[in-house]
Amino acid sequence: METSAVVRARQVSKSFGEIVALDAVDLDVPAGQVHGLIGPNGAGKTTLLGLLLGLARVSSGSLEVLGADLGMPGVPPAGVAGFVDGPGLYPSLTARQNLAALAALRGGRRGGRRGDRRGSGRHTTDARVTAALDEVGLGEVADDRLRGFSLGMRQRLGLAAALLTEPRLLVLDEPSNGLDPAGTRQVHRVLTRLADTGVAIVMSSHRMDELAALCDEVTILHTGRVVFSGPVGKLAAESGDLDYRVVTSRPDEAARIAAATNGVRLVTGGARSAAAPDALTVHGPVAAIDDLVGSLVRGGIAIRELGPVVPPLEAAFLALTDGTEEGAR
Ligand SMILES: Nc1ncnc2c1ncn2[C@@H]1O[C@H](COP(=O)(O)OP(=O)(O)OP(=O)(O)O)[C@@H](O)[C@H]1O
Repeated sequence: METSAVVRARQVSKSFGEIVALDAVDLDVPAGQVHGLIGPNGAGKTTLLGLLLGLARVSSGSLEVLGADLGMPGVPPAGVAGFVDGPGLYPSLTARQNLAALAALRGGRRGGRRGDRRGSGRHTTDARVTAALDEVGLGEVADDRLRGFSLGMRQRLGLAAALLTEPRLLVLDEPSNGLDPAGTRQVHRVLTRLADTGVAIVMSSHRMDELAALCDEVTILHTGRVVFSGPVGKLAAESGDLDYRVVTSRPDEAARIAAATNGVRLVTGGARSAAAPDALTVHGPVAAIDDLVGSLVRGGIAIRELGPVVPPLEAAFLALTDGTEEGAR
């Protein structure tokens, strides 16, 4: 797998009049990496993806994609494909016709890895379109008009359109938006395969489970600034002390032991809800929770369930972004 830098952003800022959408953002994405962008609404994710796609120009700082400074806005840099705000498609055409039209439009300026080695005849284009539709799971509806497509089907068609260009950098704004679980798995398979062949992928998502499953690294943006960038595992470590839900065979005794355990705070205060009479919520560092588990077991209390109330990745995200999805509005 290649390891060269595909994206290198240094102190990139982007303003729209008075609004600072991106503020001194650094970003490094090597070949073969899936890089997730997360952040509350308005954090600057789409703006950054748009810069990578060449839709706008940076206000200051430097942005290199595939070793070249981005040139004129409006033209996707060679080797880059993707979309923001949903793919641009023609509703009156079928899925196959949409891709064929895009392939014809792109014609000679295919910027991908093997573009110049491909044939340009009708037969080759048809075969590539069919392969792209099959890969995203739209083979069976290839000849249906887009008008009847769901949001998830359109998203998948947008991905197929990007695949046609054989990009070295794929830029996707919430690619799983509107997808059912099977569709999500299919898109994840496609993205994983591409990354395995050295394609760099930068994608935004609001879904922590998706980022954990798919991304090597994530960058968290908050009001245009990077508040975290690094491996997903390192992000989970930023979550600090968590609330844990503990279900035991003897809740009253468990509550008493929890209250007496060093470093553990009983969040429910022993007053358990009628909906979950056996559940307690406790708060503390992992080591203190380990001590609590030891004490419960020694006390002959069965632990039937133990887990964080909010998953660590989500807790880290909330901690880094003021704890609220509304933080950047
Ligand atoms: N073309 C534009 N003109 C003016 N302001 C803009 C423009 N594009 C984005 N902004 C502003 O820049 C900021 C960042 O917006 P952006 O769409 O990049 O956020 P986001 O993280 O993608 O949000 P969301 O999760 O809601 O998609 C917001 O304050 C937004 O209002």
